Amino acid sequence: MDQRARPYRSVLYIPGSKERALEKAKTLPVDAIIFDLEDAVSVDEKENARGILKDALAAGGYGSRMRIVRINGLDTQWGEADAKAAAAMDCDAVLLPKVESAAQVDALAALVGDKPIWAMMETPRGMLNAAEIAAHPQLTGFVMGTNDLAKELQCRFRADRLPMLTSLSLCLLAAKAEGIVIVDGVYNAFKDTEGLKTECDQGRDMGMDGKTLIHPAQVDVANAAFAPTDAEIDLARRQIQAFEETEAKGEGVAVVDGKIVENLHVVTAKEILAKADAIAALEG
Ligand SMILES: CC(C)(COP(=O)(O)OP(=O)(O)OC[C@H]1O[C@@H](n2cnc3c(N)ncnc32)[C@H](O)[C@@H]1OP(=O)(O)O)[C@@H](O)C(=O)NCCC(=O)NCCSC(=O)C[C@H](O)C(=O)O
Ligand SMILES: [Mg+2]
Repeated sequence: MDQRARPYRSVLYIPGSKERALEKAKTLPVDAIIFDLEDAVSVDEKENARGILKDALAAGGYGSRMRIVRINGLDTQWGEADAKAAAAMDCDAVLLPKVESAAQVDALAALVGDKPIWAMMETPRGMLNAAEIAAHPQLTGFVMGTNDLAKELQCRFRADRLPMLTSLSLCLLAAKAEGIVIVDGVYNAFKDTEGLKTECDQGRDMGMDGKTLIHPAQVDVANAAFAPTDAEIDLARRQIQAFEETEAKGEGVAVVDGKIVENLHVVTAKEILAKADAIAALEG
């Protein structure tokens, strides 16, 4: 499936060393999985996790879920071996943490051949260089790393995420300018469904494609938040129909529910229907 056309509502992290979680993920209705070799894996488990993950991916069973492998940074003692191992794994993309420049993406590209590369956006310098990172020809997705970002910004976690909005917006601008995927950071309090829903809604309203998750209990909330609602689908259909009728009369502006509909709104309406179809195809 074309990477931009597929849904990314729920993107679940799984520690690469946790065999039980690797198995469990095969049963979860997630759109994508990040198999983690970085922060979720202890130093003692790093080498072991690489082998466990390679075998798990080779065994298959992840269906149409997109499989992304997060390696350790290339400035760490594990990064290069992770990258070479990930290049040979049965996965769809390699995710590089703490990316701060296009040159770092180049360095990874030299190790992983033509595998698509995703970037963790989670440092102040990364935010400032988001445009050049997004423009790298092998880069197809951004993942917001809001825990590292909060650490680096020395900001507080707030329900409205005010201290992070500039960073989120810079990455959104860069991602949208290049037409790559962008998924939001994790919500740490994995038992707090209401808080998660609020943060998902905020990310969706800003233009995020989906949310990264840390626990199976978060999946349904993200899937619902990032899917078009029945009302949105109904409105999109009516907008397209009304505009076609208006166009047939030689006019350029229709009115639906008291609001104007022009060609650009029809583009959005068609995107909503395409996303709904893609979700239905994935779930079907
Ligand atoms: C947070 C956890 C440590 C909780 O684990 P646990 O206590 O085992 O949870 P449960 O007992 O409730 O688990 C119930 C079942 O679900 C499975 N499970 C749990 N988590 C996952 C998962 N992530 N993927 C798949 N399956 C999972 C358990 O195995 C149980 O299964 P079963 O027994 O068969 O019923 C744990 O959830 C966890 O480790 N989560 C992932 C943490 C992680 O990946 N962190 C790194 C990413 S966050 C980050 O680094 C972001 C970024 O870089 C930044 O800077 O922000
Ligand atoms: Mg991080």
